[in-house]
Amino acid sequence: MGFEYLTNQIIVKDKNYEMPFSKGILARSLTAAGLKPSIAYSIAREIEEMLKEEGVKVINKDELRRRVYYYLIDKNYCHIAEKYLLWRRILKKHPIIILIGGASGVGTSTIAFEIASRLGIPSVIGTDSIREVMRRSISKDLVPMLYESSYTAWKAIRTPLPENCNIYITGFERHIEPVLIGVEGIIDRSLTEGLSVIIEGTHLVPGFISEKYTTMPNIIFIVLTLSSEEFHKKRFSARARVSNRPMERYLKHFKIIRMINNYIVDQAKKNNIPVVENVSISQTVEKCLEIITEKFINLDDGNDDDF
Ligand SMILES: Nc1ncnc2c1ncn2[C@@H]1O[C@H](COP(=O)(O)OP(=O)(O)O)[C@@H](O)[C@H]1O
Ligand SMILES: O=C(O)[C@@H](COP(=O)(O)O)OP(=O)(O)O
Repeated sequence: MGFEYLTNQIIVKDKNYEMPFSKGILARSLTAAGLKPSIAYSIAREIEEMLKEEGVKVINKDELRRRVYYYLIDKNYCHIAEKYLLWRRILKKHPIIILIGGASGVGTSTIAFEIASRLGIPSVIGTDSIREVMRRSISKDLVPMLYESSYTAWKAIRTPLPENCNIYITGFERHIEPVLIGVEGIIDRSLTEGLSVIIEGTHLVPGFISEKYTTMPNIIFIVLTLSSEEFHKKRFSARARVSNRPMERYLKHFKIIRMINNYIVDQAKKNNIPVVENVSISQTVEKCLEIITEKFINLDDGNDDDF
């Protein structure tokens, strides 16, 4: 028995599933195309009302896409309509992989989830989870840095370092290397499966991920930063309010976290990876979507008949 027997809502059907029409889901994909969230939501509501007035009970996803496109054109949102369709076409035909790096607390997970929600990408993986998996497969004796945090990894260094070598950054580099093996494994798997994914976290450092990946047309790498130390500090207290991560730990190591932030930004500049200031969530997401769209526009074959 399908949803149509259980609800008076319009049912949206795809090849493999069906679900009730959601104004929220439609509004999010419209914001990804550049509409303000409030306008996106009213347009989603207008489209739902229009379909209801026409007596539509079930609509196929391609048909819905076509209806949304022409509705936007009708309302003079031609540029948004093109971008909306562009994203639907890209995501339908290509798995895309978005890597969002940045020092602890700059907001990689917050921004990754926002982008995923707007683009309809079902999977966001944090590098701290990948690190947890790697810890189960590599012994502490072999790579003690892996068992530390990014900003305490230096404590596990046992061999003498050359003079002028920054011990905190060397510790960080040794900490991220094994995690990147897991990251590359996930990228390979996503490409094989044809699934889009966003990977986020402090272990994604430009120059450390093999060029084989960073030069692929369907993989994009963005680094987030916060130039203001004051804002950065406040993020840890904001996070502590909603999670089990005590801000004291991060404030205690704040100088090293800032060093890591500056190092990641330098690496991004050296490797031509875009760096985005994460001050306001909405502006950061918009900027990232702009960078992402510019990169993936080349994947689109421009076949307008394809809804
Ligand atoms: N642009 C922003 N404006 C305000 N708060 C933010 C912003 N980005 C992230 N935050 C908040 O800052 C804290 C740290 O963000 P989080 O995404 O957990 O960082 P990371 O994953 O980089 O360690 C969270 O409480 C989050 O809600
Ligand atoms: O190692 C680190 O810098 C953070 C990374 O996580 P995010 O702060 O980036 O989420 O993990 P921790 O060991 O503090 O739990």
